[in-house]
Amino acid sequence: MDTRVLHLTGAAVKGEVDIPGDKSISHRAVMFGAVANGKTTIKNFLPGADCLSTIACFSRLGVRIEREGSSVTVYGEGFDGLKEPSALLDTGNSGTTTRLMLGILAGLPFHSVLAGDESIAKRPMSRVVNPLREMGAAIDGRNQGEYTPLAVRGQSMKGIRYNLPVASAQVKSAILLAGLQADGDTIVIEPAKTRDHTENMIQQFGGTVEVDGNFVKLSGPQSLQAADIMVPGDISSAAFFLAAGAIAKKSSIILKNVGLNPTRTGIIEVLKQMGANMEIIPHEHQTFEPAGDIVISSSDLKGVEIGGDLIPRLIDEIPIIALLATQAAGKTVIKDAAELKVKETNRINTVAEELSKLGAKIIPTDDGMIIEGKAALHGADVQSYGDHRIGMMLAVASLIADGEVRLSDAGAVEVSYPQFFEHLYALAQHS
Ligand SMILES: O=C(O)C1=C[C@@H](OP(=O)(O)O)[C@@H](O)[C@H](O)C1
Ligand SMILES: C=C(OP(=O)(O)O)C(=O)O
Repeated sequence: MDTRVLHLTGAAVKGEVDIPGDKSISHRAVMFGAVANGKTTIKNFLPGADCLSTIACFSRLGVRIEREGSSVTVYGEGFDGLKEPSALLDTGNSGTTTRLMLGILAGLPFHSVLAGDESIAKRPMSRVVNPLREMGAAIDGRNQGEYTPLAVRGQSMKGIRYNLPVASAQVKSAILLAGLQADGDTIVIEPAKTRDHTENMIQQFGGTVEVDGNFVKLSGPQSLQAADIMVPGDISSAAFFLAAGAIAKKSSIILKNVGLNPTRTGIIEVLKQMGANMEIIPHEHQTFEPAGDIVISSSDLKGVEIGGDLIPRLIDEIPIIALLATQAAGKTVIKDAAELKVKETNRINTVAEELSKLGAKIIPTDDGMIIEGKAALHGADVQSYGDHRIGMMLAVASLIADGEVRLSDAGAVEVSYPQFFEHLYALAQHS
């Protein structure tokens, strides 16, 4: 396993960083391009392992896709253009690929099998399989369809009115993607607003969707037309450098081109509440997916309480928020975040265990964690457990830990931020 020895103790982070493309939007741009009619171009696509899994799956379904770095062209021929794959669709480490593809495959007239890595094999799929079955899907898998490998025998689908039991953009998106192929209305009601990139994409690809707060409705079937998509930088990737800028001494960084979709900006609200020195400069020309630059510098942070509807708006940022909290004055309480248990790892446990090895005081709870502030962190052997966000959080911790942080399975960062270490080393300056 690849271990990285990080010796960045006391480094200041300074300079500018171009935040790579948004993972959620990159996945969706390929998926929509594949089921639309015509030539879709995608700029600033994230060439992370997860999004490459999405490209590989659609190539296997017969869609012509060309990629040169972060520029991707997808030659879609509508939902009908997808062909029965002659081999397994490998979704790698990507929950988004696995779940959203189920929504697409459920209505297509052929057989396909989806499976990913060891982490994917443990992640719950019935949350998607159950509503899709209600729409008419024939999906089978381990434990009645809870776990991969999942076999899909495409069926004609009908619309559904569905109250989401968990606030999950992946479940909402899978249902909407199935709804685009189904007869009649598909309505999804969310318990709390989750990222709305799928709703935005439907409109960018010439489809129609009605959104009213937590209520989303579309009428099927719809045919989509190719689009030119510009992917903004990923705020979930930016979050690691926002934290680095706030907690490292004598630091100031500019994060360029960060996506600022309000369904994703929970981290900004938390940083403001914590008292971070931060300025947001929105780009002049905004599209469906707003973006801007963010300037952040060393900050005296204070602890916060995080829960409720804010959670889905920062769900992937909780590991790095936990690190921020270790440096804040006072206690931070994170609750209503039981979903963390079913991510790439159980992130409540991995955050608490790995940060504790560095000297943090964290109590894991059933639905979050309680973090004591002003902890003096020190070097130690830590692990990502194959979870990209845990790996990046621990690498950022090395800026303030006294001594070497030896991070094993550091390569996990490839999943969402292949240039992460390059960017970290470029910004970190030893004084
Ligand atoms: O729809 C998406 O692109 C995502 C939704 C979230 O998952 P859930 O829908 O499981 O909450 C998030 O954690 C994941 O990184 C990406
Ligand atoms: C949970 C994540 O992704 P996914 O569900 O797509 O594996 C993530 O990127 O933190």
